[in-house]
Amino acid sequence: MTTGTDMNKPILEVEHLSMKFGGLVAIGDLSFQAKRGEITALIGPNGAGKTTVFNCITGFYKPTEGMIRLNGRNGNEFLLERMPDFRITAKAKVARTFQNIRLFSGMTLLENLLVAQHNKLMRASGFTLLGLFGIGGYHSASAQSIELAKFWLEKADLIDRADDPAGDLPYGAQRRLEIARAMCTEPDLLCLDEPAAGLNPKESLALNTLLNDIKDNSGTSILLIEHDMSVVMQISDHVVVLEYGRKISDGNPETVRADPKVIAAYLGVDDEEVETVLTEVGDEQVIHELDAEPDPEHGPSASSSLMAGPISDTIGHSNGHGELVRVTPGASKAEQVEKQAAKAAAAPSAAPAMKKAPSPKPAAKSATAKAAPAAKPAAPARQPKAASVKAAAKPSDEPKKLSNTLSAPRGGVPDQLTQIKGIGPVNQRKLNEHGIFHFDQIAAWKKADVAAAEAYLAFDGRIAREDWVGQAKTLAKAAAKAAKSGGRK
Ligand SMILES: Nc1ncnc2c1ncn2[C@@H]1O[C@H](COP(=O)(O)OP(=O)(O)OP(=O)(O)O)[C@@H](O)[C@H]1O
Repeated sequence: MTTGTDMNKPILEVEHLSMKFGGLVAIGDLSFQAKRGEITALIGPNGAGKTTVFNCITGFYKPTEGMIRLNGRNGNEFLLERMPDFRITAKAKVARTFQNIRLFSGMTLLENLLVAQHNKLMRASGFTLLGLFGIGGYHSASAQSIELAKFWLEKADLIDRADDPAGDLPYGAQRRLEIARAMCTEPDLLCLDEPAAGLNPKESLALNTLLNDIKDNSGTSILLIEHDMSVVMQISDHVVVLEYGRKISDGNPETVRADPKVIAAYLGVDDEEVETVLTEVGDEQVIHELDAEPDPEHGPSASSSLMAGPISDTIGHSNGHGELVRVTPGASKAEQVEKQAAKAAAAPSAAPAMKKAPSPKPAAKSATAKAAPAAKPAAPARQPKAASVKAAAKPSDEPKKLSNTLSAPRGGVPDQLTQIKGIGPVNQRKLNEHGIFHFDQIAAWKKADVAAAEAYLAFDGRIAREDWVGQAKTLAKAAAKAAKSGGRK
């Protein structure tokens, strides 16, 4: 630890951070900074590595490579990657909340906030029984802790419920209580993992108010992971976008939301997220960017990712050659695959040319207005494209068909495929439409099946990277075991 007094230094500096899990590179050579006194948002599609970054910052994971420097409020400098997690909280003053609420639900709100100050109180007691009985500064520390707890209960608009059990609070209020509890540790950096998840619009608004208050009045800087784009765009000063563990964009919300790389990354996920991005943050400027000719400045660039191909990348297609995929007008992943399949179908070696399905307007193009959410443009536009990929790819030699489809789920009950990390409800529906209903079907996929599914879902390399097959094997085993023990009873 060194000391200095430069308050202009960023609160957090992440340099060349990499985190590998066996062969999987969850974060590859990531560098970014979070400025003091600002709200920095870390966004990206599912599996992009956001939580892993948080886990590295808060000491839950030790990064494989790289440096994480926290420049504390009082001039202290900490290299977090070298510190155990409890010291990161106590010394470096980094607090965090989790995706899943972790309150002491049987304790009152006030008690939850006092427990958070346990370290301070124990120090004041001198770690002795006498201290607890009032010798030394315990009493005044205890009174201060109660005052601090009350202060944050007020800020979180929860003071009226101070004596109620935390478990009795509505969901949105529990989220604010978690943040209040974290603030009772008087952190320099507050890391929030999806604080708006599951909140209704009113609760979202209350959360925004609390976070802005923290930013403006407490001196605590905030780093948050968030999927709710409206929250991100409303309260963030700075947004860092990850895709497959690498940074694809970094800047203020306006810059990031107009960055075609960001749009493309979200287009590669699923229809719901595309729709969210295009309707909540999309505007004429975004549409214009996507309509423009490829721009070498904003378009695809070479990536140093250890894990994922850059957005401009070579992907295999039917004749075995790679072809450069560019972020061009309406270039969703689905559209890229469709174009390649159409090309393959038109090649002279192909069987009698299949009629290409009428190409619908690019999803991004049809999602023109914030004010027209009822149009739900992205989903219907993408659906026929995926179908046309299937149809157009048929005549080629490349196996584009899943080998183990079913016409209906066995026993009429499909498995909940969303248990596989990386499969959301939209992709579950698409898989079901394609005859995949059970974990054991995915567990049995060979390379060709994975390629076919990736083409169908327009997920370039993601199924392998997220190891859906491995995850499905584990889930299939558990399901078989459960069925067996159920049968024995
Ligand atoms: N402990 C772990 N062991 C193995 N792989 C892991 C581990 N933690 C994360 N991963 C993998 O690292 C990648 C990034 O995961 P991470 O949870 O950080 O993504 P994320 O962006 O937070 O996703 P989400 O938005 O779904 O929470 C994923 O492929 C995930 O499966």
